[in-house]
Amino acid sequence: MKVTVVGCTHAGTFAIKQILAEHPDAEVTVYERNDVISFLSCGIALYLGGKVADPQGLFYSSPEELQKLGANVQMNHNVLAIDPDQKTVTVEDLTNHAQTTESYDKLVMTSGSWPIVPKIPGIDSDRVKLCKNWAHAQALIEDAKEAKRITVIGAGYIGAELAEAYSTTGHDVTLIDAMARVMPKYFDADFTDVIEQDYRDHGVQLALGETVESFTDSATGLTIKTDKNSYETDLAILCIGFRPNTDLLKGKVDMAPNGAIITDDYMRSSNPDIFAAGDSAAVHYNPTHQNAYIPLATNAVRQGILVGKNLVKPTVKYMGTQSSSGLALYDRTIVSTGLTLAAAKQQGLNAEQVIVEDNYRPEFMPSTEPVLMSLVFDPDTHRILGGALMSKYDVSQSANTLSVCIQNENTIDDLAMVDMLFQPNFDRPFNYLNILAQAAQAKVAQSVNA
Ligand SMILES: Cc1cc2nc3c(=O)[nH]c(=O)nc-3n(C[C@H](O)[C@H](O)[C@H](O)COP(=O)(O)OP(=O)(O)OC[C@H]3O[C@@H](n4cnc5c(N)ncnc54)[C@H](O)[C@@H]3O)c2cc1C
Ligand SMILES: NC(=O)C1=CN([C@@H]2O[C@H](COP(=O)(O)OP(=O)(O)OC[C@H]3O[C@@H](n4cnc5c(N)ncnc54)[C@H](O)[C@@H]3O)[C@@H](O)[C@H]2O)C=CC1
Repeated sequence: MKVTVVGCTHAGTFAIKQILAEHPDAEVTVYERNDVISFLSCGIALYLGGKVADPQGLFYSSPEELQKLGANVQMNHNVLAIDPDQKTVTVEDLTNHAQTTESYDKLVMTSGSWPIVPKIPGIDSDRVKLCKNWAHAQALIEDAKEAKRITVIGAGYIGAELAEAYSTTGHDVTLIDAMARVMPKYFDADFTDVIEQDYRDHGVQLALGETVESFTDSATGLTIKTDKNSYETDLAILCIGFRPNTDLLKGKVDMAPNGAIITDDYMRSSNPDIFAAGDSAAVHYNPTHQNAYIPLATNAVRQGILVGKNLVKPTVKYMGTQSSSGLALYDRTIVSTGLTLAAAKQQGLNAEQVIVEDNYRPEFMPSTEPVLMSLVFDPDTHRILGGALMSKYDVSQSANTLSVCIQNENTIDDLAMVDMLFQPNFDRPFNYLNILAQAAQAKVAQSVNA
């Protein structure tokens, strides 16, 4: 069986390892246009912020490792075309521009995503950068040495982390977003109000509710014009979301409107010999029971493994995702899973929310910290739809607990009473997640009695 893999970051690396573990006789060839594999982009902001001593630690595999496992690893090879009828790929060796066409029995599309680059005048300026891969990270490290003023465009997860990192390395940072709040997709205003104040306290200039209209190079830097203001900067970094890198299969397999490949529960596209995983694919989003585009490494590694398990026959189903995610900004842990209230309403779901702040452990302890928590739930079925937590205490694993609740379709009543450990070092007789769900129960009871 000849297996061709297109792209080798997270989904590709995990797919190849699993394919070779399950099918040691498979002839696996992987084409990767870059010269590295398995780069953890999630470490870029930490690297730029000076928190990663050795950037080689940001790689967890190598072409040599995959080769030793039995893969034919073709680095610096760009797949130019895929012919699903002939079952061939046409590939260019980027070192000498030689082109070849090779056949496959199964194709694994792990070609990932690329940052969205809108057609804005001046966007081709050398001073406008992207932040996606190892080459970008290296360029940004060098550019930041020359730049004093850095403007981050997009206050989503990447922008939020970059703005924080550069505000701690002596740069003057401006953070622009078209929406009125930072990280509007992920957190409610109760959370983002606090985060925005943290940015201001660290000298970050927030330009929210502003849309970039042009970039103009000047002798002294770059002028960014928005619909409301103008900003002088040395470097601009564009991070306004990803789009799937799937043009090679356009019109050849079913895709979502943004180009994400639709797969079944076994990672098969509408063509049974073509599999997709990671940022090139749509995910099953459990809170809505719909397909969605949620480009996260968490999804990429799980889907990659499933390609290996299901390559020959459907064996293990994809569990779907809650889009659980989080970040650390300044001294706060900020995590979320599932839907925000606004997102639930946008999806037409019947949803309510409670927001509770409580200390994570008793006040008689030498120290404690408040935890800001939100829980989104269906007031009729009581099903949990989403939640978020923010604290100077490490609450990251509580988002994972909520994620399991959503995965298992648990209700606020389950979470209110589920067994959780108690010891004053860690929490109260009821854990703060129990208390959050009890507040949700109280809100439902109040509206029934009203
Ligand atoms: C700055 C940053 C921080 C992030 N932080 C997190 C985080 O904390 N947690 C999290 O879960 N996710 C995070 N993500 C998202 C995560 O990195 C992606 O979801 C993940 O990289 C997806 O992996 P993938 O293998 O599907 O796709 P990609 O990483 O996009 O890799 C696709 C690969 O395919 C190759 N390729 C594409 N087309 C071709 C072709 N035609 N021929 C040959 N090769 C090709 C590309 O060169 C690339 O190596 C972050 C992303 C960024 C940029
Ligand atoms: N900790 C984590 O889990 C991390 C995850 N990621 C993932 O990587 C992916 C890409 O991240 P981001 O690029 O930050 O995308 P994002 O989708 O998280 O945020 C994009 C932001 O750009 C804004 N925006 C969109 N168009 C704009 C425009 N024209 N002008 C100004 N602002 C505009 C949006 O309002 C949004 O706030 C995300 O899906 C995210 O999940 C990235 C970093 C960290």
